[in-house]
Amino acid sequence: MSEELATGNLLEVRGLTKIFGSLTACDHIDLTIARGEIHALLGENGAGKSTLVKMLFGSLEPHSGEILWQGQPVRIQNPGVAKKLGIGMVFQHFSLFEALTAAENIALSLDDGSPINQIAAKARALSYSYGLPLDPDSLVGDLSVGERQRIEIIRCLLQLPQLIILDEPTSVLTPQEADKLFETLERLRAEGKSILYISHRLEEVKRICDRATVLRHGKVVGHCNPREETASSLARMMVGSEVKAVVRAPVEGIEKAAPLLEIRSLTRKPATPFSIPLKNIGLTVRAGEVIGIAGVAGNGQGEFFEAVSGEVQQQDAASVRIRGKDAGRLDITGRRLLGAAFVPEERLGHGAAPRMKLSENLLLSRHATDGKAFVGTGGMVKANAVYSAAQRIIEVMDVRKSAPDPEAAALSGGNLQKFIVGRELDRRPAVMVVNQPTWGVDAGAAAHIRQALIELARSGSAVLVISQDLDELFEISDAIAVMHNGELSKPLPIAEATFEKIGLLMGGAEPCHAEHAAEVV
Ligand SMILES: Nc1ncnc2c1ncn2[C@@H]1O[C@H](COP(=O)(O)OP(=O)(O)OP(=O)(O)O)[C@@H](O)[C@H]1O
Repeated sequence: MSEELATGNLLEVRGLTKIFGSLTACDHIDLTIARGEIHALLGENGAGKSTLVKMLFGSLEPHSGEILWQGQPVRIQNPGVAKKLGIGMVFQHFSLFEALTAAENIALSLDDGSPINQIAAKARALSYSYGLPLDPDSLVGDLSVGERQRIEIIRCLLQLPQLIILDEPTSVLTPQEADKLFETLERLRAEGKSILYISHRLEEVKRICDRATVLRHGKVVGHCNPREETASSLARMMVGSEVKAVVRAPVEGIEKAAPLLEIRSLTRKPATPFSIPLKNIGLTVRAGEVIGIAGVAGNGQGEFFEAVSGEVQQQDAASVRIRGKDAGRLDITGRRLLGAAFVPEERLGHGAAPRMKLSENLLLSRHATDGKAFVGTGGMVKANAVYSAAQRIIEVMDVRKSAPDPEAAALSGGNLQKFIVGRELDRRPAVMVVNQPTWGVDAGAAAHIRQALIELARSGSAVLVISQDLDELFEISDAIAVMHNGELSKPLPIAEATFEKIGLLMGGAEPCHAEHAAEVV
């Protein structure tokens, strides 16, 4: 009898180890995945989850250890070998060409010479049959992160894998999109496929996963049935201690506080046929408060962030005002110089240059605002000052890494996010605008970032958070506005907001139908 028949395991990993420099990212990992199970891989940021699955997918070579596929030892030297075996993967950071269509991107990875229209038709049919509708002719550059992920998932499914590895698939999805994905995963499980599922969202792990393996500092520290655990017992297993709850004291008399960020009649024509026009957006964020913006992905949040941050400038200078000054025509540096800080949704490539060290990334984003601290006479960079500032951020945000000043790309996703948010918080900006602050961040670090944003506001700054995570928005916001189809509702004070009201606005209900969305601010 083959070992697979004897054990029922599709995949078995024995003593798998990966070393980066002085860091053992995966330390003698043992793991089994049965056919037809959804197996969660849990662990705090930097625990070694991505490293482990990259070895299973052939993107990283193990230092030592053994992988058995259907009972047979295998060497997975590259992703091509993994795909041939029947292992598919959807990465945390997407690998799509923005200037190509969804179908062209899929064709590149299938590499089987099929005509593009045939691939497009297949992708469309598969996407609809799995409840993840996709327009294969759309340009990737025009799509939201959630829509891009859908391409990755369909591309993976087209290769008919037996094992599908999903690295934090829901961190960029709306609750509705996530529900759809869960239905898809349950269907795949019913078809006998196995899924290795990495997520920091413990409620969803409890909901869909059959078993879980927990990693800490590169080692397996436990296995469990997530359904028999609570979200906090899972978090404790991952982090090794209790996760602190976020505290948000109510603010008093906010209407008298200084308006630090004002957005007036902000209108933007669609830059491409696929982007969302912004329609007459008005919003005031005052000193001391956190305003949250909820919304289904692709309703203009990206376009709004670009317009507010200065990545795209407006004709009307008064459409964005920062600390009382017209900023609509200023670029991102001009707006930073007025005291604003911005954290974009995408951390690699946008929030940080992957091949630059953390200290270089710090200099890149803050050389203008912190010129005195970081640049000396004659334009000489004060390397020591930049290095110590980077180290300070690393320490405050508890960024885990394998070298003192690594390249951004060498950090785990969550740790890079902690660094980017920390880099902006460190300036104590008067206005902070963050798009998806805790995407891919573990429970402990997410609580840390959320608390830091609240404290920044309470110390007198205006904080605007765009997030698809409604729990997060309810935890940190003093008021929540909803972006739908390029329009922004009036912010609803948190005392009056409910999931139902916000959900209705997200679905496009008129504010008066979503229960008098309140005359506030
Ligand atoms: N290419 C690399 N070079 C050097 N160190 C690396 C590299 N890739 C990962 N590491 C380090 O290995 C450790 C494990 O990282 P990994 O990405 O596997 O963590 P993770 O559990 O997936 O975290 P997250 O939840 O944040 O995605 C981290 O300390 C990271 O800095």
